[in-house]
Amino acid sequence: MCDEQKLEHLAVKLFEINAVKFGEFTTKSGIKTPVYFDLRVIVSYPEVMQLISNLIHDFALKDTKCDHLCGVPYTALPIATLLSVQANIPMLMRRKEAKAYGTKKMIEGHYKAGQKCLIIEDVVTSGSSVLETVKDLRKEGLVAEEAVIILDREQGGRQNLATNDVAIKSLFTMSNLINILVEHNKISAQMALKVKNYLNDTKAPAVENIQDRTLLPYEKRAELATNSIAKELFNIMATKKTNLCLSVDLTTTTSILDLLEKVGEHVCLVKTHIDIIEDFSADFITRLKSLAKRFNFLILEDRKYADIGNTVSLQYLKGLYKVAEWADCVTVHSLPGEGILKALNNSTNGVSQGVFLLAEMSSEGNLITPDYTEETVKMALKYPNLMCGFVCQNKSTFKEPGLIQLTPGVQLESTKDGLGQVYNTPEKVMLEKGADVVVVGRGIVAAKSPESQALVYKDVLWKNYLKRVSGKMEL
Ligand SMILES: O=c1ccn([C@@H]2O[C@H](COP(=O)(O)O)[C@@H](O)[C@H]2O)c(=O)[nH]1
Repeated sequence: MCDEQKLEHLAVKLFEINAVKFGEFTTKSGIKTPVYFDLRVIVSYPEVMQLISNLIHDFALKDTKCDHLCGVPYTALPIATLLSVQANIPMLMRRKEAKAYGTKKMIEGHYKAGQKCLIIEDVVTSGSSVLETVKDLRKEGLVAEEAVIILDREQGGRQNLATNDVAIKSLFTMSNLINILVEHNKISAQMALKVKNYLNDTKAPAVENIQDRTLLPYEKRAELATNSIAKELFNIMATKKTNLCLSVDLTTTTSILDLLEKVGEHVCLVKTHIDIIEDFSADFITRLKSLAKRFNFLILEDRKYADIGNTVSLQYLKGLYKVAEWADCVTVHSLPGEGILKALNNSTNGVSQGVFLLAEMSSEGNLITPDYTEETVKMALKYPNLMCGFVCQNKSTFKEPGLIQLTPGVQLESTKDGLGQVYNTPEKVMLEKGADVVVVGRGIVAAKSPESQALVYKDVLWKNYLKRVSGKMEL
């Protein structure tokens, strides 16, 4: 039998075993329907299971490269199992509920972040069941962008999934299943018309958009980072349980070093403006690096380079400060064009270094436009080994989970500073604006007790990070 005949045979079989029924039904999404697909019955018909598995194998797996298969629980599980054995592709199992004890993990099986998982599902109406599985797979850092479905009810699921970057292939659409059943005299032309009218009139509701890097925990994002400094920073955050970056905007070396002695344990990143220091010396750098090692934080020089590539390369490598010798990462404007990134990419001398590109600024009236931000992100994505992430203010600025959103302009109250700086609260930047690492300067540096204030910021930021990754946000 050719594939088309096999499909027709399957359609008829599904009708005969009552897996496709006609009458008055209500779907999981609450929609009334004259046709209902109940694939749970196929476990009683091994030859039908085999037929489905063969068809999916030939139709979808031939030109799909994936590391794992995952059936949407429960109906698609036996099909996914058969396919896994037939195609020799390891399977993953998604739990419906997390275990009450132990790891609480939702995905069972052996996998690594970054691996590709193909989803198998029986029927798609709104796409919400596939999406629940996609969400849990993506939380583990797995790439879940394709699903194979037995029947697409053509009620909006395909579109809902596409908006979440999931493409589906289906053995049948409802229309072609109905046509086959009419041709084989299984249903009347009148019933077929009723179903077609119903399909035209009834669309499933839109589903939530889960394309959200901020739902992934930092340790998973570390595995997805392509720049080694970003990877290290994600891991430091996960281990130290802090995403606080202290901006040490002080002008003497002793004030900076004294402050870091007190707050080093609470921060993941220390941000410097090296050119505001009045008594800069090589010894300061030695002591700064030693604190970074002792307290396990990284150093970001917020130089905001903005010249032609050749000049930036010299500014980075040479001069009084020799930034390349001590800063783990630097900030860079995209304004001069790609040459600035090419220059920095060639200036690292094999040492791990990273760049945060300014895609947005916190200051009132800044001249950055949405187009500039979009082009900045496009430019950055060409340099995956160099890019740590973006200095930006919004979750929608970029979606890559391996990159870091560094957000300045944060204080405990939403205020302004009189010179254009605009502050948002820790809750707002973490839960609404998508910050990963949060920069606080004067909120800590100018406090009566910077040490206790750093702890306050660290705790409120971490509490909100946990809230967003656990999915329990009350927005
Ligand atoms: O858009 C930007 C980019 C960088 N910064 C820098 O962050 C700190 C913020 O200090 P506060 O005292 O917390 O205002 C400062 O070093 C800026 O140069 C920014 O504020 N906005």
